[in-house]
Amino acid sequence: MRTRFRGITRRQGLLVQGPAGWAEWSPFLDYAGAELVPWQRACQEAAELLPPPPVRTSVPVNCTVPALDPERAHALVAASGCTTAKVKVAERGQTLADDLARVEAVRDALGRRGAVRVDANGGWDLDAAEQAVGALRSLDLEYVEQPCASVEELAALRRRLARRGWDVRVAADESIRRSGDPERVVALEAADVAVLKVQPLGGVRRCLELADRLGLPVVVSSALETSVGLAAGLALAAALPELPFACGLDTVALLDEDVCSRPLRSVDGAIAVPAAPPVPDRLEAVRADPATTAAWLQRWAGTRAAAEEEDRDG
Ligand SMILES: O=C(O)CCC(=O)C1=CC=C[C@@H](O)[C@@H]1C(=O)O
Ligand SMILES: [Mg+2]
Repeated sequence: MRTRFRGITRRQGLLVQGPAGWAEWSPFLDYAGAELVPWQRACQEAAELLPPPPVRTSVPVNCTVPALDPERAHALVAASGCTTAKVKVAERGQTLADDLARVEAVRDALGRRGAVRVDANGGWDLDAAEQAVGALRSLDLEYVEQPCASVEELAALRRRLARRGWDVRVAADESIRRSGDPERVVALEAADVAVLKVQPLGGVRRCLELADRLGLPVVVSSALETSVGLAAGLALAAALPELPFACGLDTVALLDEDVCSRPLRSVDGAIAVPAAPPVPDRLEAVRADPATTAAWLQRWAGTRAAAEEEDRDG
């Protein structure tokens, strides 16, 4: 990683070649057991099946701003070419004043017409979230992503914001990809926007079905993949019937290296949907050491066994 993000400084993953092309399996190292199964199903789908038909040829994207100091955040956004920025907030060890300074810098870099969203990764409790939205809303937020950890808290926050007459949308990310029951977000009226990530949700087709069931506006976001994995996110964004917001797919920018010599990066705030799955022509440059490779192959085999067990049990 160029900058520490999600506590990660080094991104690892496994690439698989199948009849439809190359596919990526890159669950974060803090995922284990049954939680790895959808990531593997997504990888197998991409290796075996070509993406569903696209309805657009390019996907508008946001730039992603880690919990940087204001100067670096400003420079990153100014250099990105994007008119939407997603800013990490509620980082452990930082204060609301740090968040405010960073979001102010981002707003300054984008100008009044740009869109700014923030992502707290569930880092606030209900009162802290209300206080933060109160402080940040004058900077005109497009939405606040996963302000609190639980679906109940998201729902309660939405009610509080409505009572105050604060017009800030709530987006659900972890409540959809890690809760095991994405539809509770709709049942409890906990979000205005659904963030969908292809790997943790089991593949492009499963995400299309989920988007249909949820009936909320969808933002497709990456799981910090290489260009190979990112192609699946782009395929989902390209196939959704409606795409009202920019997607969080310009994340190859966060990586120091990619497996492809022609990375899937944005130009003027959008990424062109590739006509064919990307081919990793830089594998030798980024190959892991033998011990890391062996650990990943073992992880893959263990997950296969867990998936087969799931299939047997229906
Ligand atoms: O949405 C984006 O702009 C980029 C992707 C992104 O922020 C994330 C990717 C993977 C893990 C997460 O911690 C993080 C997120 O919470 O959305
Ligand atoms: Mg998020």
